[in-house]
Amino acid sequence: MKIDGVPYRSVWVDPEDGWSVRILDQTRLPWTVEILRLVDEKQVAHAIKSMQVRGAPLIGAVAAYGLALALRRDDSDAALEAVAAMLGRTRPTAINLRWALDRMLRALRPVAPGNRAAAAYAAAADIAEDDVETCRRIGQHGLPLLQAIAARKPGKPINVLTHCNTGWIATVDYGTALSVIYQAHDAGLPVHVWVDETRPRNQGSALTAWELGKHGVPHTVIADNAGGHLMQHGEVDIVLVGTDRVTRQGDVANKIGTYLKALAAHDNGVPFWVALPHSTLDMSVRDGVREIPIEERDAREVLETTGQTWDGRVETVRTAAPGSAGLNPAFDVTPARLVTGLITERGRCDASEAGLLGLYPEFAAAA
Ligand SMILES: CSC[C@H]1O[C@H](OP(=O)(O)O)[C@H](O)[C@@H]1O
Repeated sequence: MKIDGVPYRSVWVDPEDGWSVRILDQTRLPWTVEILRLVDEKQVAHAIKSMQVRGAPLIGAVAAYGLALALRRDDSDAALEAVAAMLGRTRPTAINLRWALDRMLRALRPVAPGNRAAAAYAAAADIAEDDVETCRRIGQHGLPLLQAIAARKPGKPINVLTHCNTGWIATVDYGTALSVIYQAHDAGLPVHVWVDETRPRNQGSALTAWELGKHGVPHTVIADNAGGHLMQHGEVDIVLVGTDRVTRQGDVANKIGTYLKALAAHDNGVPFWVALPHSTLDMSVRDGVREIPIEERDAREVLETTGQTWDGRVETVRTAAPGSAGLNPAFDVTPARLVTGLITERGRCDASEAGLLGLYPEFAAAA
Protein backbone atom coordinates (compact mmCIF):
# COMPACT_ATOMS: atom_id res chain seq x y z
CA MET A 1 0.00 0.00 0.00
CA LYS A 2 1.04 3.63 -0.21
CA ILE A 3 2.26 6.15 2.33
CA ASP A 4 1.82 9.64 0.89
CA GLY A 5 1.88 8.26 -2.64
CA VAL A 6 4.95 6.05 -2.13
CA PRO A 7 4.32 2.27 -2.35
CA TYR A 8 5.47 0.24 0.64
CA ARG A 9 5.30 -3.24 2.00
CA SER A 10 5.64 -3.91 5.72
CA VAL A 11 8.80 -6.05 5.34
CA TRP A 12 11.41 -6.25 2.58
CA VAL A 13 15.04 -7.16 1.90
CA ASP A 14 17.25 -4.07 1.65
CA PRO A 15 17.91 -3.61 -2.09
CA GLU A 16 21.25 -1.95 -1.39
CA ASP A 17 22.94 -4.78 0.51
CA GLY A 18 20.68 -7.59 -0.64
CA TRP A 19 20.49 -9.32 2.76
CA SER A 20 19.41 -7.05 5.68
CA VAL A 21 15.70 -6.86 6.42
CA ARG A 22 13.71 -3.63 6.48
CA ILE A 23 10.53 -3.12 8.53
CA LEU A 24 8.25 -0.28 9.51
CA ASP A 25 8.58 0.32 13.25
CA GLN A 26 4.90 0.15 14.21
CA THR A 27 5.61 1.36 17.75
CA ARG A 28 6.49 4.76 16.24
CA LEU A 29 3.25 5.07 14.23
CA PRO A 30 1.20 7.20 13.75
CA TRP A 31 3.65 9.84 14.91
CA THR A 32 6.59 9.02 12.64
CA VAL A 33 7.26 6.63 9.77
CA GLU A 34 10.49 5.01 10.89
CA ILE A 35 12.11 2.23 8.88
CA LEU A 36 14.37 -0.14 10.80
CA ARG A 37 17.20 -2.28 9.42
CA LEU A 38 17.40 -5.73 11.02
CA VAL A 39 20.70 -7.59 10.65
CA ASP A 40 20.33 -10.70 12.78
CA GLU A 41 17.79 -13.05 14.35
CA LYS A 42 18.07 -11.39 17.74
CA GLN A 43 16.90 -8.10 16.31
CA VAL A 44 14.08 -9.92 14.56
CA ALA A 45 13.03 -11.62 17.79
CA HIS A 46 13.03 -8.27 19.58
CA ALA A 47 11.02 -6.66 16.78
CA ILE A 48 8.34 -9.33 17.13
CA LYS A 49 8.27 -9.40 20.95
CA SER A 50 8.20 -5.60 21.25
CA MET A 51 5.60 -5.36 18.47
CA GLN A 52 7.73 -3.19 16.24
CA VAL A 53 6.26 -5.64 13.78
CA ARG A 54 2.90 -7.16 14.63
CA GLY A 55 -0.08 -8.75 13.00
CA ALA A 56 -0.39 -12.51 12.65
CA PRO A 57 0.65 -12.89 8.97
CA LEU A 58 3.44 -10.33 9.26
CA ILE A 59 5.16 -11.86 12.26
CA GLY A 60 5.33 -15.13 10.33
CA ALA A 61 6.93 -13.48 7.32
CA VAL A 62 9.41 -11.48 9.43
CA ALA A 63 10.38 -14.59 11.42
CA ALA A 64 11.08 -16.35 8.13
CA TYR A 65 13.53 -13.60 7.18
CA GLY A 66 14.98 -13.79 10.69
CA LEU A 67 15.88 -17.42 10.03
CA ALA A 68 17.50 -16.40 6.74
CA LEU A 69 19.58 -13.76 8.54
CA ALA A 70 20.80 -16.36 11.04
CA LEU A 71 21.74 -18.89 8.36
CA ARG A 72 24.03 -16.35 6.67
CA ARG A 73 26.37 -16.79 9.65
CA ASP A 74 25.75 -20.41 10.57
CA ASP A 75 23.61 -22.75 8.49
CA SER A 76 24.38 -25.93 10.41
CA ASP A 77 21.59 -28.30 11.39
CA ALA A 78 21.96 -27.20 15.00
CA ALA A 79 21.69 -23.51 14.15
CA LEU A 80 18.71 -24.07 11.87
CA GLU A 81 16.74 -25.89 14.54
CA ALA A 82 17.79 -23.61 17.42
CA VAL A 83 16.98 -20.34 15.67
CA ALA A 84 13.64 -21.62 14.40
CA ALA A 85 12.75 -22.67 17.94
CA MET A 86 13.87 -19.34 19.39
CA LEU A 87 11.85 -17.31 16.90
CA GLY A 88 8.88 -19.61 17.43
CA ARG A 89 8.84 -18.67 21.13
CA THR A 90 8.53 -14.91 20.52
CA ARG A 91 4.70 -14.85 20.56
CA PRO A 92 2.40 -17.80 21.32
CA THR A 93 -1.05 -17.05 19.91
CA ALA A 94 -0.75 -16.29 16.19
CA ILE A 95 -0.38 -19.66 14.45
CA ASN A 96 1.14 -17.90 11.42
CA LEU A 97 4.47 -17.75 13.26
CA ARG A 98 4.65 -21.53 13.61
CA TRP A 99 3.20 -22.01 10.12
CA ALA A 100 5.93 -19.87 8.56
CA LEU A 101 8.78 -21.45 10.53
CA ASP A 102 7.52 -24.98 9.81
CA ARG A 103 7.38 -24.10 6.13
CA MET A 104 10.94 -22.77 6.30
CA LEU A 105 12.18 -25.92 8.07
CA ARG A 106 10.52 -28.17 5.48
CA ALA A 107 12.26 -26.20 2.75
CA LEU A 108 15.68 -26.00 4.42
CA ARG A 109 16.26 -29.34 6.15
CA PRO A 110 16.80 -31.11 2.80
CA VAL A 111 19.32 -28.46 1.69
CA ALA A 112 22.97 -29.25 2.43
CA PRO A 113 24.66 -26.91 4.90
CA GLY A 114 26.62 -24.33 2.98
CA ASN A 115 23.71 -23.68 0.63
CA ARG A 116 20.96 -22.88 3.10
CA ALA A 117 21.16 -19.09 3.30
CA ALA A 118 20.16 -18.51 -0.33
CA ALA A 119 17.43 -21.14 -0.02
CA ALA A 120 16.17 -19.44 3.15
CA TYR A 121 15.87 -16.05 1.49
CA ALA A 122 14.00 -17.67 -1.39
CA ALA A 123 11.65 -19.50 0.97
CA ALA A 124 11.02 -16.34 3.01
CA ALA A 125 10.30 -14.42 -0.18
CA ASP A 126 7.81 -17.13 -1.20
CA ILE A 127 6.05 -16.72 2.14
CA ALA A 128 5.90 -12.95 1.69
CA GLU A 129 4.63 -13.12 -1.89
CA ASP A 130 2.08 -15.78 -0.91
CA ASP A 131 0.79 -13.44 1.80
CA VAL A 132 0.45 -10.50 -0.58
CA GLU A 133 -1.61 -12.44 -3.12
CA THR A 134 -3.60 -14.20 -0.38
CA CYS A 135 -4.56 -10.91 1.25
CA ARG A 136 -5.49 -9.37 -2.08
CA ARG A 137 -7.86 -12.27 -2.71
CA ILE A 138 -9.37 -12.00 0.77
CA GLY A 139 -10.41 -8.48 -0.17
CA GLN A 140 -11.99 -9.75 -3.38
CA HIS A 141 -13.98 -12.43 -1.58
CA GLY A 142 -15.18 -10.04 1.08
CA LEU A 143 -16.23 -7.30 -1.33
CA PRO A 144 -19.63 -8.84 -2.20
CA LEU A 145 -20.65 -8.59 1.45
CA LEU A 146 -20.30 -4.82 1.36
CA GLN A 147 -21.81 -4.58 -2.11
CA ALA A 148 -24.93 -6.35 -0.81
CA ILE A 149 -25.21 -3.85 2.06
CA ALA A 150 -24.79 -0.95 -0.36
CA ALA A 151 -27.59 -2.34 -2.52
CA ARG A 152 -29.91 -2.37 0.49
CA LYS A 153 -29.18 1.24 1.45
CA PRO A 154 -28.35 3.14 -1.76
CA GLY A 155 -26.57 6.45 -1.24
CA LYS A 156 -26.02 5.84 2.45
CA PRO A 157 -22.75 4.93 4.16
CA ILE A 158 -21.89 1.29 4.74
CA ASN A 159 -20.97 1.33 8.42
CA VAL A 160 -18.30 -1.26 9.19
CA LEU A 161 -16.98 -1.81 12.70
CA THR A 162 -13.50 -3.23 13.03
CA HIS A 163 -11.28 -4.13 15.98
CA CYS A 164 -7.51 -3.84 16.27
CA ASN A 165 -5.43 -3.49 13.11
CA THR A 166 -5.81 -5.91 10.24
CA GLY A 167 -4.42 -3.67 7.56
CA TRP A 168 -1.48 -3.83 5.22
CA ILE A 169 0.91 -3.21 8.12
CA ALA A 170 -0.41 -6.33 9.87
CA THR A 171 0.44 -8.40 6.78
CA VAL A 172 3.02 -8.08 4.03
CA ASP A 173 0.53 -6.04 2.04
CA TYR A 174 -3.22 -5.32 1.59
CA GLY A 175 -4.32 -6.64 5.03
CA THR A 176 -7.15 -9.00 5.83
CA ALA A 177 -10.34 -7.36 7.11
CA LEU A 178 -9.02 -4.02 5.91
CA SER A 179 -8.30 -5.54 2.50
CA VAL A 180 -12.06 -5.92 2.14
CA ILE A 181 -12.57 -2.31 3.20
CA TYR A 182 -9.87 -1.00 0.87
CA GLN A 183 -11.26 -2.87 -2.13
CA ALA A 184 -14.79 -1.67 -1.38
CA HIS A 185 -13.57 1.92 -1.02
CA ASP A 186 -11.54 1.68 -4.22
CA ALA A 187 -14.61 0.24 -5.99
CA GLY A 188 -16.47 3.44 -5.09
CA LEU A 189 -18.64 2.07 -2.31
CA PRO A 190 -19.49 4.61 0.46
CA VAL A 191 -17.66 2.77 3.24
CA HIS A 192 -17.33 4.31 6.69
CA VAL A 193 -15.39 2.54 9.40
CA TRP A 194 -15.98 2.61 13.15
CA VAL A 195 -12.45 2.11 14.43
CA ASP A 196 -12.25 0.54 17.87
CA GLU A 197 -9.36 2.18 19.69
CA THR A 198 -8.38 -1.33 20.82
CA ARG A 199 -6.96 -0.91 24.26
CA PRO A 200 -4.45 -1.35 25.69
CA ARG A 201 -1.99 -0.86 22.78
CA ASN A 202 -4.43 1.14 20.65
CA GLN A 203 -3.77 -0.71 17.41
CA GLY A 204 -7.08 0.76 16.21
CA SER A 205 -6.74 4.43 17.07
CA ALA A 206 -2.99 4.50 16.30
CA LEU A 207 -2.61 2.10 13.37
CA THR A 208 -5.96 1.42 11.69
CA ALA A 209 -6.94 5.09 11.84
CA TRP A 210 -3.52 6.01 10.39
CA GLU A 211 -3.86 3.48 7.56
CA LEU A 212 -7.42 4.47 6.68
CA GLY A 213 -6.52 8.14 6.78
CA LYS A 214 -3.59 7.61 4.42
CA HIS A 215 -5.91 5.77 2.01
CA GLY A 216 -8.71 8.33 2.29
CA VAL A 217 -11.26 5.96 3.83
CA PRO A 218 -13.82 7.79 6.02
CA HIS A 219 -13.56 6.55 9.60
CA THR A 220 -14.36 7.45 13.18
CA VAL A 221 -12.39 6.33 16.22
CA ILE A 222 -14.56 5.04 19.06
CA ALA A 223 -13.98 3.68 22.53
CA ASP A 224 -13.81 -0.10 22.59
CA ASN A 225 -16.97 -0.18 24.68
CA ALA A 226 -19.05 1.94 22.28
CA GLY A 227 -19.59 -0.74 19.66
CA GLY A 228 -22.54 -2.40 21.38
CA HIS A 229 -24.34 0.90 21.78
CA LEU A 230 -23.85 1.69 18.07
CA MET A 231 -25.18 -1.74 17.13
CA GLN A 232 -28.26 -1.25 19.32
CA HIS A 233 -28.99 1.97 17.42
CA GLY A 234 -28.58 0.48 13.95
CA GLU A 235 -25.29 2.26 13.29
CA VAL A 236 -23.32 -0.87 12.40
CA ASP A 237 -24.09 -2.81 9.23
CA ILE A 238 -21.35 -5.40 9.63
CA VAL A 239 -18.45 -6.23 11.92
CA LEU A 240 -15.24 -7.17 10.08
CA VAL A 241 -12.24 -8.39 12.09
CA GLY A 242 -9.05 -10.35 11.56
CA THR A 243 -7.73 -13.28 13.54
CA ASP A 244 -4.59 -14.88 14.89
CA ARG A 245 -5.79 -18.47 14.82
CA VAL A 246 -8.92 -20.26 13.57
CA THR A 247 -9.56 -23.79 14.81
CA ARG A 248 -10.97 -26.77 12.95
CA GLN A 249 -14.46 -26.07 14.31
CA GLY A 250 -14.27 -22.36 13.46
CA ASP A 251 -13.39 -20.83 16.82
CA VAL A 252 -11.53 -17.53 16.36
CA ALA A 253 -8.65 -16.18 18.43
CA ASN A 254 -8.22 -12.46 17.98
CA LYS A 255 -7.28 -9.29 19.80
CA ILE A 256 -8.73 -8.99 23.30
CA GLY A 257 -12.23 -7.54 23.10
CA THR A 258 -13.24 -9.35 19.92
CA TYR A 259 -15.38 -11.83 21.87
CA LEU A 260 -17.33 -8.99 23.50
CA LYS A 261 -17.89 -7.43 20.07
CA ALA A 262 -19.19 -10.75 18.78
CA LEU A 263 -21.61 -11.06 21.71
CA ALA A 264 -23.00 -7.59 21.00
CA ALA A 265 -23.27 -8.35 17.28
CA HIS A 266 -25.09 -11.63 18.00
CA ASP A 267 -27.48 -9.89 20.39
CA ASN A 268 -28.28 -7.22 17.80
CA GLY A 269 -28.40 -9.38 14.68
CA VAL A 270 -25.35 -7.70 13.15
CA PRO A 271 -23.29 -9.91 10.79
CA PHE A 272 -19.89 -10.76 12.31
CA TRP A 273 -17.32 -11.80 9.69
CA VAL A 274 -13.72 -12.84 10.21
CA ALA A 275 -11.07 -12.46 7.50
CA LEU A 276 -8.10 -14.80 7.43
CA PRO A 277 -5.40 -16.21 5.17
CA HIS A 278 -4.72 -19.95 5.08
CA SER A 279 -1.65 -19.35 7.29
CA THR A 280 -4.00 -18.54 10.18
CA LEU A 281 -5.70 -21.92 10.15
CA ASP A 282 -4.87 -24.38 12.91
CA MET A 283 -6.73 -27.53 11.93
CA SER A 284 -4.98 -29.49 14.69
CA VAL A 285 -7.06 -27.73 17.35
CA ARG A 286 -10.84 -27.89 17.81
CA ASP A 287 -11.83 -26.09 21.02
CA GLY A 288 -10.24 -22.66 20.80
CA VAL A 289 -11.26 -21.49 24.27
CA ARG A 290 -9.60 -24.49 25.88
CA GLU A 291 -6.68 -25.10 23.53
CA ILE A 292 -5.36 -21.81 22.07
CA PRO A 293 -2.54 -20.30 24.17
CA ILE A 294 -3.37 -16.70 25.03
CA GLU A 295 -0.41 -14.36 25.18
CA GLU A 296 -0.21 -12.41 28.44
CA ARG A 297 1.75 -9.23 27.93
CA ASP A 298 3.33 -6.80 30.40
CA ALA A 299 0.69 -5.26 32.67
CA ARG A 300 2.30 -1.85 32.14
CA GLU A 301 0.61 -1.81 28.71
CA VAL A 302 -2.71 -1.58 30.60
CA LEU A 303 -1.50 0.72 33.39
CA GLU A 304 0.14 3.20 31.03
CA THR A 305 -0.49 4.70 27.60
CA THR A 306 1.64 6.37 24.95
CA GLY A 307 0.68 9.45 23.03
CA GLN A 308 1.84 12.76 21.63
CA THR A 309 1.97 15.90 23.74
CA TRP A 310 0.58 19.15 22.37
CA ASP A 311 4.13 20.29 21.61
CA GLY A 312 4.82 17.15 19.57
CA ARG A 313 6.71 14.98 22.05
CA VAL A 314 5.78 11.28 22.23
CA GLU A 315 5.53 10.24 25.86
CA THR A 316 4.27 7.37 27.96
CA VAL A 317 2.22 8.21 31.02
CA ARG A 318 0.61 6.15 33.74
CA THR A 319 -3.17 6.26 33.54
CA ALA A 320 -4.00 3.80 36.34
CA ALA A 321 -3.98 4.65 40.04
CA PRO A 322 -0.50 4.37 41.55
CA GLY A 323 0.11 1.02 43.14
CA SER A 324 -2.69 -0.78 41.30
CA ALA A 325 -1.87 -4.10 39.69
CA GLY A 326 -2.76 -4.87 36.07
CA LEU A 327 -3.58 -7.95 33.97
CA ASN A 328 -3.00 -7.95 30.22
CA PRO A 329 -4.31 -10.94 28.21
CA ALA A 330 -3.64 -9.90 24.60
CA PHE A 331 -6.22 -12.13 22.89
CA ASP A 332 -9.53 -13.86 23.44
CA VAL A 333 -11.41 -16.61 21.61
CA THR A 334 -14.78 -16.13 19.93
CA PRO A 335 -16.71 -19.41 19.67
CA ALA A 336 -17.77 -20.33 16.14
CA ARG A 337 -21.46 -20.01 17.09
CA LEU A 338 -20.98 -16.23 17.26
CA VAL A 339 -19.22 -15.99 13.87
CA THR A 340 -21.43 -15.36 10.82
CA GLY A 341 -18.75 -16.51 8.43
CA LEU A 342 -15.10 -16.63 7.41
CA ILE A 343 -13.56 -14.74 4.48
CA THR A 344 -10.49 -16.46 3.04
CA GLU A 345 -8.39 -16.29 -0.13
CA ARG A 346 -10.39 -19.25 -1.44
CA GLY A 347 -13.83 -17.77 -0.75
CA ARG A 348 -16.30 -17.41 2.09
CA CYS A 349 -17.52 -20.21 4.33
CA ASP A 350 -19.33 -20.99 7.54
CA ALA A 351 -17.28 -20.97 10.73
CA SER A 352 -17.41 -24.74 10.97
CA GLU A 353 -15.36 -27.83 10.14
CA ALA A 354 -17.59 -28.53 7.16
CA GLY A 355 -17.24 -24.95 5.97
CA LEU A 356 -13.46 -24.96 6.27
CA LEU A 357 -13.03 -28.39 4.67
CA GLY A 358 -15.19 -27.20 1.79
CA LEU A 359 -12.54 -24.60 1.03
CA TYR A 360 -9.51 -26.55 2.29
CA PRO A 361 -10.20 -30.26 1.51
CA GLU A 362 -6.52 -31.03 1.99
CA PHE A 363 -7.14 -30.90 5.75
CA ALA A 364 -9.83 -33.59 5.68
CA ALA A 365 -7.41 -36.33 6.74
CA ALA A 366 -5.90 -34.48 9.70
CA ALA A 367 -8.13 -34.60 12.76
C1 LIG B 1 -4.22 -9.59 10.14
S1 LIG B 1 -3.61 -9.27 11.74
C2 LIG B 1 -4.43 -10.38 12.70
C3 LIG B 1 -4.44 -10.01 14.18
O1 LIG B 1 -3.13 -9.71 14.75
C4 LIG B 1 -3.30 -8.65 15.72
O2 LIG B 1 -2.66 -8.93 16.94
P1 LIG B 1 -1.34 -8.07 17.39
O3 LIG B 1 -1.61 -6.63 17.08
O4 LIG B 1 -1.20 -8.37 18.87
O5 LIG B 1 -0.21 -8.66 16.58
C5 LIG B 1 -4.78 -8.58 15.93
O6 LIG B 1 -5.24 -9.61 16.79
C6 LIG B 1 -5.26 -8.79 14.51
O7 LIG B 1 -6.61 -8.99 14.40
